[in-house]
Amino acid sequence: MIATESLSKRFPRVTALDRLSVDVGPGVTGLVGANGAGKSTLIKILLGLSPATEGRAEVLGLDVATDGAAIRERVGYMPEHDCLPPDVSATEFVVHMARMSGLPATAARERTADTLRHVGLYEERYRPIGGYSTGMKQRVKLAQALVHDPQLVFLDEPTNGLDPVGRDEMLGLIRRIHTDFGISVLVTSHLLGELERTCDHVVVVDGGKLLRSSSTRDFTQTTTTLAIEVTDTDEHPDGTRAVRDALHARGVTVQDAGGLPGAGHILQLTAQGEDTYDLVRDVIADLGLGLVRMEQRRHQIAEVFKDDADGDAQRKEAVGHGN
Ligand SMILES: Nc1ncnc2c1ncn2[C@@H]1O[C@H](COP(=O)(O)OP(=O)(O)OP(=O)(O)O)[C@@H](O)[C@H]1O
Repeated sequence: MIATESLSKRFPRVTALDRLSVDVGPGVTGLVGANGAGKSTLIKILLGLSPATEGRAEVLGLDVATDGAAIRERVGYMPEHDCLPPDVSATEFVVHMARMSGLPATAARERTADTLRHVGLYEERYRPIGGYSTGMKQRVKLAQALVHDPQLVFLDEPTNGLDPVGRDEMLGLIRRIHTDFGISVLVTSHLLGELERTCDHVVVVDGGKLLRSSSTRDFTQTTTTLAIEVTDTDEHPDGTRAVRDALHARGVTVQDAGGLPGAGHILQLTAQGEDTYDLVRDVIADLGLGLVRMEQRRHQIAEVFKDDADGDAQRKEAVGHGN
């Protein structure tokens, strides 16, 4: 779908992309990086809207340097920033974008109705966009990216400004773009955890450089770490602590799952085979506590990213010490 080779973009004061070589196949791919990592710059180059300083890139087999118009015919784009006219309705705006993409009037109206329904805009679609919530505006931006039935869409920070429920809904919509319509997706985010659930593949960029590109499954392989969560009781108002103490007494080292959601109630330990499961079960039963969950932990993308970043920092430090 996308291939870049030593792609660089230098502005007078900053290198936004630094010899980036990456291949992206069909499916849903996350492009992850902190603000300023170079994600939007990459998308603009891939759409043929901004020339690279060095290197080359292809989208759907087309060269971004020479075939920009052909790429934009086949690729939808949802920009990061608010770019919607406030005084027209979603229907008027999306029909206009469909017509701009070359659809005849009737097809443009039909596709607009279908697409707005798909993104979850119903009666509101006849009201001026200026009165919409952030979530509704994001849906209009998504609809205009899909209306001409592209093969691929670039979604730049589609969850920006949304509350947790709005984020979940948007991530669900993104997943369905691929499963329902077979359209491949490149979606950017600065939140790694978000893309874990949505993407088949994740590309991590940092300071314009490629940090990692691999399937989500590779990022989130199961570990030998067990995560345990228990209830509290009147006798043991801090059930987590009671289990930790009881396991310690049996010579098992337990860690708190610092940094994870709800971490205060989760214990982690390294499984040494089936015996560990039995021991944990017995300890919890003896204490009379309820077991909420006991599961093998998977790596989270954020941890892999952190490991890579730590490794990078250590490498930099090592280089620094060597000098
Ligand atoms: N037109 C421009 N002129 C000068 N510098 C630019 C320009 N566009 C981007 N940059 C710089 O290039 C770097 C990468 O920006 P880019 O917008 O691609 O990052 P990003 O990963 O998309 O982050 P964000 O989500 O904050 O937009 C930043 O340091 C940015 O300030």
